[in-house]
Amino acid sequence: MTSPLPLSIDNLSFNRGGQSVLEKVSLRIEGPGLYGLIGPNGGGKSTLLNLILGLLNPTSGQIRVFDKPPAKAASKIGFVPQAAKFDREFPVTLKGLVETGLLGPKLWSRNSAKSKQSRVNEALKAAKVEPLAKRALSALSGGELQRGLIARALATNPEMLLFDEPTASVDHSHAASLFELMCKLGQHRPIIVVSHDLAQIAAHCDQVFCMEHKLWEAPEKPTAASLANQIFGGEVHCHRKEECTQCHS
Ligand SMILES: Nc1ncnc2c1ncn2[C@@H]1O[C@H](COP(=O)(O)OP(=O)(O)OP(=O)(O)O)[C@@H](O)[C@H]1O
Repeated sequence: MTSPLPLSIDNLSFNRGGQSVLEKVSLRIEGPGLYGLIGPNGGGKSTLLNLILGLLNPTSGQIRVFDKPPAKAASKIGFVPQAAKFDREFPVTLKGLVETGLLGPKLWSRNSAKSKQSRVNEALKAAKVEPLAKRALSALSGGELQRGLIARALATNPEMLLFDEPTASVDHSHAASLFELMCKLGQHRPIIVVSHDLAQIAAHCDQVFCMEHKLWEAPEKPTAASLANQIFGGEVHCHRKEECTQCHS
């Protein structure tokens, strides 16, 4: 028996308030790897993640996740939100945060307390935040919290992972190490990462998709400049202060 496709999207359209957000999107993810999803602000990337998670319903077309409707496959997907959007004042330790990853009713009842603890410890180790387990969230850097959120998603041992802008609040060296971690995790399961970090996307992804209401695939072996050219129609360009129209108006 062949194993079900992790993700199959056919002719998916999504309208919101009479406006077309996604138009006839088709996409197939056939196995493990790191898949980049890039595009301009408002292009529909987060909307697509929400549709894959079953939090929104398509206006037309079809999504299958491991050959099931998204809502029925939710326990197979791990979602990693942006650390920058997470309330760091929430009074809990990093380990407590990771434990919340197991709170789904089915997962909670299916596992003994011992196996839950070993899942949490393995997830902390895989995301390389074991030494920070007892730290309060308020005492973590943005990069450390982002790894904690990865550990939380890993606690359920998901068959697919979705990341929403994981490097939005981290410096270049942390961004590189987060992408390296995603590459490693992507050896065992498909990972879809939404990101505006075109340099990291070009350096690490097996396949890149560009989303601006419609979806198209970037050519193989893209560079940050070729991706910027594709989505914004211009080269990546470092402005000099003398070129700022506001400074010299
Ligand atoms: N809850 C909402 N209610 C109304 N409109 C929304 C809502 N969420 C998103 N939109 C609109 O849907 C469109 C697509 O938004 P989406 O967040 O999917 O884009 P995105 O590509 O993820 O953008 P960004 O890169 O800025 O995060 C935008 O026009 C946005 O304003």
